[in-house]
Amino acid sequence: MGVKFEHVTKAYPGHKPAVNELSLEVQTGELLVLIGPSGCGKTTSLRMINRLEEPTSGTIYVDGRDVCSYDPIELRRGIGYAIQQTGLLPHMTIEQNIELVPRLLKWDKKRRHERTRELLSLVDMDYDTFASRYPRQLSGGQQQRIGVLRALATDPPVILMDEPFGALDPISRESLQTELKRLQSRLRKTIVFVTHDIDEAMRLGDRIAILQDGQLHQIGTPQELVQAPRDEFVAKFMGRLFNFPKIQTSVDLIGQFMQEDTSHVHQECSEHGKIVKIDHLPLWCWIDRNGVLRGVSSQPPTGADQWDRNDWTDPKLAAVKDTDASEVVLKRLIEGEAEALPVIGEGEQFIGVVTQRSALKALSNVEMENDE
Ligand SMILES: Nc1ncnc2c1ncn2[C@@H]1O[C@H](COP(=O)(O)OP(=O)(O)OP(=O)(O)O)[C@@H](O)[C@H]1O
Repeated sequence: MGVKFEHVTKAYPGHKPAVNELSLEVQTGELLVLIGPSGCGKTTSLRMINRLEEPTSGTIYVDGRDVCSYDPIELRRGIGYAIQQTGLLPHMTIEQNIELVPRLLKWDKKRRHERTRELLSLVDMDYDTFASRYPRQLSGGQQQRIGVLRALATDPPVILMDEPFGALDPISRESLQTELKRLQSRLRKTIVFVTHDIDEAMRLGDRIAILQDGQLHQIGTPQELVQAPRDEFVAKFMGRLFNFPKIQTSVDLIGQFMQEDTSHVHQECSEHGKIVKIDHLPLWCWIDRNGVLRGVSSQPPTGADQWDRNDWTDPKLAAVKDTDASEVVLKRLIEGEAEALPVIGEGEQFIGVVTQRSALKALSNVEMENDE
């Protein structure tokens, strides 16, 4: 169930086109982020998919079929829609809000109830605690979760999300992004996600489409956009990484983007030490009783003997040293060797991790030599 735009234009009378000859394809099971400056046509593009807006010309296909050939109400029932304002109805309980579309589809009570329970458990919200509350009795982050669950309620194959986490503080925002990523790795929906925030785009997008003045400026995976921005406009969006190889970074940059203490213990043993899982990342580190990093893995260690050396990558290959030149570390991260690398200090002691995200963030704050 993919989505395809073919030469789509939306022009409001008396204005220059909000969307101009847009052609792009969202693959089935892909999360595509639309990003670009305010007014570039992101929301309008999204709202044309479920016919909240009609194109002036061109065609949009959902599952290979022109959206204009669907009855709009029927079309919208098959497409989840989550927005920043959540759209939760204040006089309805959380359960009633989640059940809105299932009710319209005339699901019986038992099926609706089971689905609501299942959905709440997906985001670790206890049914008995939350189902009977009203939206105002939830935090902003919890309300956003319900907004997303409502979009998932009838298990639609396509979901549209318009800055669903836009109003949240950075911490709730990050935890919802992590949750969405986790859900998406299981559910593999076709998602079109609008955001202003490049960090969010990098984190969530399988691909990112950058719009400017209603037109598609560049589309690609986060890595492609970082490595080969079409021009400075794209480079700016990607954290000012234009001409990346020529960047002269300060020697202690690694100190700026290394994260410490973001792990929790996965397993401990008096003889071998401990295995820690780095939070929010597919990264497990084996640290011995003296604090020395012994092994690195991108899979959760399982099996009878988790301390078997063969199951681990040697830190010489899969870690960086705190004395390594920061350009080298950045290059390894940005070229996609790994989403994160452990950092070892003197005596091969584990001291933290560097991540793609933290590297990009640090870089976007660095004054570049060739910036004039
Ligand atoms: N109903 C309307 N009548 C006239 N112009 C409109 C209408 N709706 C949107 N526009 C214009 O179309 C352009 C694109 O708007 P749109 O909301 O799609 O942009 P956006 O990229 O989502 O912006 P933002 O990031 O600020 O939400 C803007 O210039 C906007 O002013």
